[in-house]
Amino acid sequence: MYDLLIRGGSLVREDGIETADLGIAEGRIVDLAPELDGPAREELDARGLHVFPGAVDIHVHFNEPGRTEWEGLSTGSRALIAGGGTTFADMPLNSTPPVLDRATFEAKRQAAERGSHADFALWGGLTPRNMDRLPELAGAGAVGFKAFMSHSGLEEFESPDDYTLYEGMRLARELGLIVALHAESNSITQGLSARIRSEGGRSVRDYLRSRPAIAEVEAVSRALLLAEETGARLHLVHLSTGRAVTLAAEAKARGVDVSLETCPHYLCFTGEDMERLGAVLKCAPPLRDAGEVEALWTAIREGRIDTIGSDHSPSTLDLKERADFFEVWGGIGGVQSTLGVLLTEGRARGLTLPHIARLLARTPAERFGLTGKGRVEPGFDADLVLVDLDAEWVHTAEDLHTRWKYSPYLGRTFRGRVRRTLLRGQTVYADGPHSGGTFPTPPQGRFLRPAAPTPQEVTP
Ligand SMILES: NC(=O)N[C@H]1NC(=O)NC1=O
Ligand SMILES: [Zn+2]
Repeated sequence: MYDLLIRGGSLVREDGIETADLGIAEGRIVDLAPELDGPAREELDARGLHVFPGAVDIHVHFNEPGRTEWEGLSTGSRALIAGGGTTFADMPLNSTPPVLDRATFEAKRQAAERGSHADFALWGGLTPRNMDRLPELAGAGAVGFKAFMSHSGLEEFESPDDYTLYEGMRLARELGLIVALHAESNSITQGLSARIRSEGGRSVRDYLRSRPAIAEVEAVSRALLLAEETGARLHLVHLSTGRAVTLAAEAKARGVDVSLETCPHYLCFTGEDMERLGAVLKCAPPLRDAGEVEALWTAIREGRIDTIGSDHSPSTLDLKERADFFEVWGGIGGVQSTLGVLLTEGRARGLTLPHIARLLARTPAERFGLTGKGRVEPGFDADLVLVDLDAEWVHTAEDLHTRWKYSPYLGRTFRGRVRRTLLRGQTVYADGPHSGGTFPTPPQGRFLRPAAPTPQEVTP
């Protein structure tokens, strides 16, 4: 007896699209065949819809506890599942206190167990202050350690210098956990900012000038050297330039254990858009030019970029409404739009559906040891997204489930609409005029502890 039988969906599998039934029991996919007999407690007609694995967004800032007014685990996870995600990994900042030891980790875990509508993993921080706490963070179940090579924007989350990063990577390697790096040079970005500000620079263009591509390229190359030397597993978050991608891909080809992430905003917008739209698009690294956007799409198409995370990092409106662009909070609200961007812009550039599923679900799940996540296959959790690929729609503020109803994607036309999201076989989101009311109470999200890397993944 199945708990649920999903009939006739076009399943997005590794080797292509296959129309078949899915039998689900105890939260898992147990059978997959052209026609299943049942019986089942419930049936769902998915004919005409594509069935994707729920997206695994390895890079979000939901900011709870401490800055829940910026986003929050409940609102953030609702937006995630409405956009086709079922798992996220929350960054150790901008929640406050930041996650730097076991106590702060447990506090966030408890908050997420109460409030999250999606399954979740949690990052710990790597800063000069908590090097002695990395083992206890690993013991608590951290998915990895996040560090900023440039200023994080928050005083309480300090950047490691090269020595600290070197020691931190050695320790992370011993603990078997990935180090995720925001790779921009502190020295270059701070130096340029100071000079530009002393000359009176306050505009978007001035901000863009303060964080040139070389700041990313230099930091990425230093991070790769340190990872190569220490044998640490490295994840480069939000890469924004073709040159940084090339350096990282070359390092990977010679055996450095590195994964590459970019974000939808680097694929959709340019510095000129930032000048036009302002605060809603402020981010670091900043947006680049159209040539970089195309270089990133080419790198995705050719398989050099592994994952796409949203880097969802909104704030309250007052922090977005500053005359001095350097003082505007840097962070984009985009957690609900990642699948939409890939289905629209990605497909327009020739990405296949299995490739999109790999970028958003399978690869992040495998890379971060989130066993049972990321694939539409027997044995995997029934974390599924039913999508009407032909539906064309214009994104409005009413669609947003985030705490603040702003997003750079408002007014944009998307092709492909999420009709339903299932988490471990349970419908947690259904599209419709009153979709705000369909989220289950209590929230169903569960904590995920990363599995140890498989032996072949461990660098000798
Ligand atoms: N602290 C924080 O969320 N920073 C993020 N925002 C952004 O635009 N880039 C980041 O790294
Ligand atoms: Zn981030």
